[in-house]
This record gives sequence, C-alpha cells and structure tokens, in this order.
Amino acid sequence: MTPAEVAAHLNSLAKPPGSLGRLEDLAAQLCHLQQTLTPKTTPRRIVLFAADHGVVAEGVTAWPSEVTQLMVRTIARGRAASSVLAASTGTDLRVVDVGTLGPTSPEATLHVWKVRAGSRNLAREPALTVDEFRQAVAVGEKQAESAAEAGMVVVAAGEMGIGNTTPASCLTSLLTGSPTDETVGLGAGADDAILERKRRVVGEAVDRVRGKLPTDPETAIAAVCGLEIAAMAGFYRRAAVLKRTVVLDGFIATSAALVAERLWPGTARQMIAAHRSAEPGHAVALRQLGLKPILDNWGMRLGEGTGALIAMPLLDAAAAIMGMAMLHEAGVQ
Ligand SMILES: O=C(O)c1ccc[n+]([C@@H]2O[C@H](COP(=O)([O-])O)[C@@H](O)[C@H]2O)c1
Ligand SMILES: Cc1cc2nc[nH]c2cc1C
Repeated sequence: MTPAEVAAHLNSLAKPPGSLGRLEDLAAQLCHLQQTLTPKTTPRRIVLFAADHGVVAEGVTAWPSEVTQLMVRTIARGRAASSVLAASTGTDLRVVDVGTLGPTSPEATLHVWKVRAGSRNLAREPALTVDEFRQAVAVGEKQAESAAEAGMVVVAAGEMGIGNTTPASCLTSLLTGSPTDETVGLGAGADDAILERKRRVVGEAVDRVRGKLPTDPETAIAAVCGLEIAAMAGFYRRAAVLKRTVVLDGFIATSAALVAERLWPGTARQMIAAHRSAEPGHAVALRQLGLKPILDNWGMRLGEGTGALIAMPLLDAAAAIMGMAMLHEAGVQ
C-alpha cells in the first residue's frame, strides 16, 4: 500500500480533505506501518526496563540510586504514574529488572532478568562490556518476542533508572555529533552544581569513545550505555523485525532508539514518536531519527513510559477515523 493510496482513501472520507489535521497524518502513519486501511491499536503492551548506573557516584543526579528500586516496586504495585496511565489507556504493563542494585523483591508483574547489578561508572571505565551490552539487548529482544507472541500490535518501551539521563546524553552526543550543551539537561531535577558536573562527565566520556565509533560501534556504545537502554534498543530491534507498531517514549527511550538505528539500520521505520520531552536532547535525537512527535510542548520529563502512554488514546482516535463513511456513502458528491 503506497502513501498515495492511503492519502486518497483519507481524502474520500466524509469530511473536507485534511480537516482532521494531524490526526490524519497519524492515521496515515498507522496504515503505512501496518499495511492496511484498517489499522489496530489494541491489544498493546508497554515494557518498562529498570537499571542502576555507576555514574551516579559522580554527583550527576539529584536522587540516590535507591529510588530506582523503590519506584520499580511502586510501578509493580500499580501506584506509579506509568501504572495508572497504563490502566487508564488499556495498556498491558510489564516491569523488567535488567540491572538494579541489590536484590529485587519479587512482585506479581515484575520480571527479573538481571545482567549485572548496575552499570560501571562511565566517567572512570567503560560502563558495560560488549558482552554485557549484548546480554541486555537480548533481554529486550525476548520481551518484544513475547509481546508479539501474545498478539500485541502496538508496543512501547520505557525505563526507570536514577542517573540514566547521563548515559542518554552521552549516546545522543556520540550518535548525532551534537555538542553536549545541546544534549545535557536537568534530568529528574538537577541544580547548577549537578548540571556542571554532568556536562563535564558527558563531554569527557564522549571524547574518550568517539574515535571508536566508526570501526567498533558496539564498544563505543557499551562504554557509555546503561543496561535498561541496551534492553530498550534490543526491544526496538526485535519489535521492528516482527513488524509491530512501536511507540517511543522520552529522552532515554529515544537514545535507545538511536542505538538501535545505528546498529540495526531501518529499526526506526516502525516508530511513532509520542511526545517531545522537556529534556533538550530529546529534540536532537528525534531530529536525527527523522521523527516528528505527536505531542509537543507538554513539558513532560518523567520517563517510565508515560509519554508513550498518554499518546495511546490519540492512536485509538487515528485508527477509529479509518472506519468513517466515504463522502459518496454520506450522499456528498
Ligand atoms: O523520559 C524523559 O524524557 C526523562 C527526562 C528526565 C528524567 N527522566 C527520568 O528521571 C530519571 C533519570 O534522571 P536523572 O536526573 O537521575 O538522570 C529516570 O528514572 C528517568 O525515567 C526521564
Ligand atoms: C520519584 C521519581 C520517579 C521517577 N520515575 C521515573 N523517573 C523517576 C525519578 C524519580 C526521582
């Protein structure tokens, strides 16, 4: 099905051509991704990957690493922003611990696939070995496979990981070539001193690995990556191969999309960008991927898949308009 055929169909529905604005663009995107004029947006699932980051020791975040596990438990108990938004949008939610610090308490909806307890401090040594990076990628791939096996047509990935805007900024600078002042932001609420340290850490780390990117991209990426970011990249890779409709979340999720597109070109073709995060690097990453977010200027910067979740009702609306009468059926010539 060509874009011209989809556009002709949209223009023959019982409305002035283009009068549903961006909703028509989104409907066209769904038709194109699913190769049908009757796209589906349910059943759907969001998988949240959680991990901790050794770089927190550098003072690059306002929060202690313990918050990662506390929030994982809150998500699993159904009380976090992601849990209530998943419930309110009819989205199946899973949490996967791919590398938090310490033991994880088992919860009903929690899956533990720990590669290691946190990444190493990327300011001092490579955060992950290539082998660890690949193991985390495999965790994400497995989740995309089980989502497809369960019949999910729309899938999204999200994350929880105190400190993860630092690796996300490293990856965004590394993979887009953008300077760190365009990719480093406040994260979960940095003050001026934190921001200054974060800029320095990101700048130095990217300078250290940049030279490896052309010849050994996996080593360069693993050195400044996080376990949940690698898992999201694997999730996107497999979901794209399995032709799922993939909804992107915020800055960290989109840095994982950059990783996936760099290592497995074409992955981003299955993606719909939900929103543009308040984190400045998100716009940089989306631009590189050629993706235009559905929601702009909403000022969201929570993560946990919340941006992807609030876009789900708009996906439903876009799919619904494909069931409208044609102009001629309405008696309009
Ligand atoms: O999704 C985003 O755009 C986003 C932007 C800023 C912060 N976050 C969330 O905040 C945490 C990371 O922030 P930080 O400051 O600890 O690096 C992590 O748990 C993310 O889910 C998420
Ligand atoms: C409380 C809290 C909840 C979060 N959810 C995602 N990132 C987060 C960071 C913090 C600090």
